[in-house]
Formats: sequence, C-alpha cells, structure tokens
Amino acid sequence: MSFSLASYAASCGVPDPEGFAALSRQLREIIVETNRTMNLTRITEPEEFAVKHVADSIAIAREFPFLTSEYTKIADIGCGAGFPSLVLALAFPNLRLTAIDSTGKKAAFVERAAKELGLKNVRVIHGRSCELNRRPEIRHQFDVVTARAVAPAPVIYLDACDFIKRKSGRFILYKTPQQAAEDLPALEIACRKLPVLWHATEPFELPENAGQRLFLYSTPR
Ligand SMILES: C[S@@+](CC[C@H](N)C(=O)[O-])C[C@H]1O[C@@H](n2cnc3c(N)ncnc32)[C@H](O)[C@@H]1O
Repeated sequence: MSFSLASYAASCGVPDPEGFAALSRQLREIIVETNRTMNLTRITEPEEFAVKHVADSIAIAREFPFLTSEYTKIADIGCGAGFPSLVLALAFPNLRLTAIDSTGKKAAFVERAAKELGLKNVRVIHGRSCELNRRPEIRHQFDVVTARAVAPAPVIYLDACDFIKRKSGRFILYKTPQQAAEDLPALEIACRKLPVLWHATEPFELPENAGQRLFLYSTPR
C-alpha cells in the first residue's frame, strides 16, 4: 500500500496518527464483517477505504483547524456507516459527535461500532433530520452540523437550522465541486431572507488522485 493514512492524519492535525490509523483499520474490519448481512458500503478494499472514507472524513480538519483542539459538539446528519462521525470521533477526542440516521439498522450499526471501538464521544440518534429539531437534546445544542453524501444542502439546512447554537453555530457540508456548483446558488435563493451566509472552501484533491472535494459552510449574516 503506498498511501500512509498515519502521515495524512498527522497533516490533518490528528494528535495520535498511528493509533488513529490502527483504529481506522479496526473500523474497516467491523464494516467488512457487517457487510455480509447488511449493505453498508461498497468501498472496503483497505487503501480505497483509507482514502475515500477515512481521509475524506478527516480532511475537514485541514480546512477548519479549530476542530483539532476545541471542544466542539457536532451533529452528523445521515451518518450511514459512520462517515464522518465515527472517523472524527476516533481522530479527535475533543469532539462530541451525535450521529443521526433515519435508517434504524445504520443507526444501530454505528452504535455497536462505537462501542466496539471504545468510543466515549459518540451518541447515536435514529431519526430524520426534519423530525428532530424540537427535541431538547438537539435544539440549539450544536457548534457544527455536518452531512456527507446525504441530501442537497438547502434541504439539510432548512431541516436542521435549529440544531445549531444561536449566533455561533455553523454548517460544514462535504461536497464535490460539481455538487457545490448546484447547491451554492440554491442555498443563496433558499436563505436570502435568513440570517445566514454561505461560502465554499477552495477545492482540494484527495490523496491518490481520488477526486476533488470542498466544503460548503455557513456563517451568520
Ligand atoms: C448515501 S448515505 C451517506 C452515508 C455517510 N454520510 C457517508 O458519507 O458514507 C446517506 C445516509 O443518510 C441517511 N439519511 C438520508 N436522509 C436523511 C435525513 N433527512 N435524516 C437522517 N438521515 C438521513 C440515509 O439513511 C443514509 O444512511
């Protein structure tokens, strides 16, 4: 394998890159085992998993370095098999992840995987984003909302704008440049009368030429 996940993790500010790489390998094994009875992901070959799921998930910390050290409460909508939530929880002990998925089996998987990996900074909620914003443990509780490969950004924002802390909370959404080209104008229209502005980071290349990514993120207007 030419790709070194530990080196990439170090470049993202992960405090224990070798320990993180080992736990990421364990996460892959749990997913491969579970994939026999349930369809979690097609990306399971070790290097492809390390690049397209793990490196992709932690790239957020290169663009938003406060995530490497500040106590931050994150709601990850549509966590699926745990991307980015489980990976971020493994990488950064300062983060508190709430992994949300509308599919009960996926939520149950993430709960079990977090337990097997010994993670104390993850909790899991089974539910749809649009149905959760009245819950006291959700409403205005989060510093950051993430979503990766879930719904168009305006849908995520309108569903979950009440998840974030008033004034300081923000959305950071994982996107390809192509997705962002559709989402950014739609966000600007959907949010034109709302107290939020949207921005895109510069596109960056995933390791091993695995494709371009960027983040769409909000700031208060
Ligand atoms: C394509 S998967 C992506 C999973 C993961 N974020 C990733 O990047 O691998 C989308 C996931 O979002 C969940 N989902 C879709 N819409 C949702 C919503 N409104 N609220 C919560 N979960 C949702 C689905 O059940 C599914 O597990």
